[in-house]
Amino acid sequence: MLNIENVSKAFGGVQALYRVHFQVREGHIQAVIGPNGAGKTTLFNVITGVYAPDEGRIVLDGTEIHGRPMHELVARGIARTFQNVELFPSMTVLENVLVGRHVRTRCGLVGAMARWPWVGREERQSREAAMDLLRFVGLEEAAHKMSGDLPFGWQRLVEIARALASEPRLLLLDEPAAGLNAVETEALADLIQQIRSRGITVVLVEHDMNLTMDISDRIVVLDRGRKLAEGTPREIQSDEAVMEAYLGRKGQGKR
Ligand SMILES: Nc1ncnc2c1ncn2[C@@H]1O[C@H](COP(=O)(O)OP(=O)(O)OP(=O)(O)O)[C@@H](O)[C@H]1O
Repeated sequence: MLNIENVSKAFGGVQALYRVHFQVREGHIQAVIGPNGAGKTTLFNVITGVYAPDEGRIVLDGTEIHGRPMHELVARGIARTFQNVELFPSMTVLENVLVGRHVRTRCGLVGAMARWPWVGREERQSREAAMDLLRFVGLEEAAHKMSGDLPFGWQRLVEIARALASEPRLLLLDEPAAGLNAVETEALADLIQQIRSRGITVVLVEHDMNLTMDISDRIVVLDRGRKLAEGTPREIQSDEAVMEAYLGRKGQGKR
């Protein structure tokens, strides 16, 4: 579904990614792991058009997508969440999810302001769809609360619901378990698997090894911008180079 083809990206003298190459298969949960500074977030940022790669290609369903603006990528079925949750704190939970939904409505924001005849019906449908998603992530009760007032773990769920509201085929989750407690992390693991059951392919950057090993179909390991290893969780767990990257340089890997 998604081909990352020899992608490189440097910031000044720092080679954040160097000829990174792998494929994400449709219907998989694909994890990207690696010690701090390995290039994981940079990879997400290149996939989602925040940065253009210095070299290489990102190909979604046979179409080159690198360097395209985010709104075009959303229209093609890509959605993401951020390492630091990025919601509109003074909007309600429901409104935040509706923001993600507007890309799929005929009227969009302009139509909503112009009050074209079909807008009322479409807005109603959007609200229903947004409420369905809040039910799906377990936050129906919080729909009318201000997002900024929610506990951090719930804000993460709102962000996931907002990403799902654009009806993606490919969902990129950047460290979704960061800042969550053990119970919340377990619930998140369930949720990610349910998202996959809905036919959505998931790419996951994550430091929590238990979560990653439990739910991923395949794992790519980055280290200092290069692909170090790739395989199933079992293969990665017994890979010596990976062990060395995590354990051999204490203080750089988080777990
Ligand atoms: N905008 C930027 N400007 C300069 N350097 C950057 C920028 N973004 C990332 N880097 C550098 O690129 C390297 C890779 O960073 P990146 O954030 O992609 O790693 P990461 O694997 O996501 O790390 P972490 O696990 O700590 O989030 C690091 O050395 C980082 O300092």
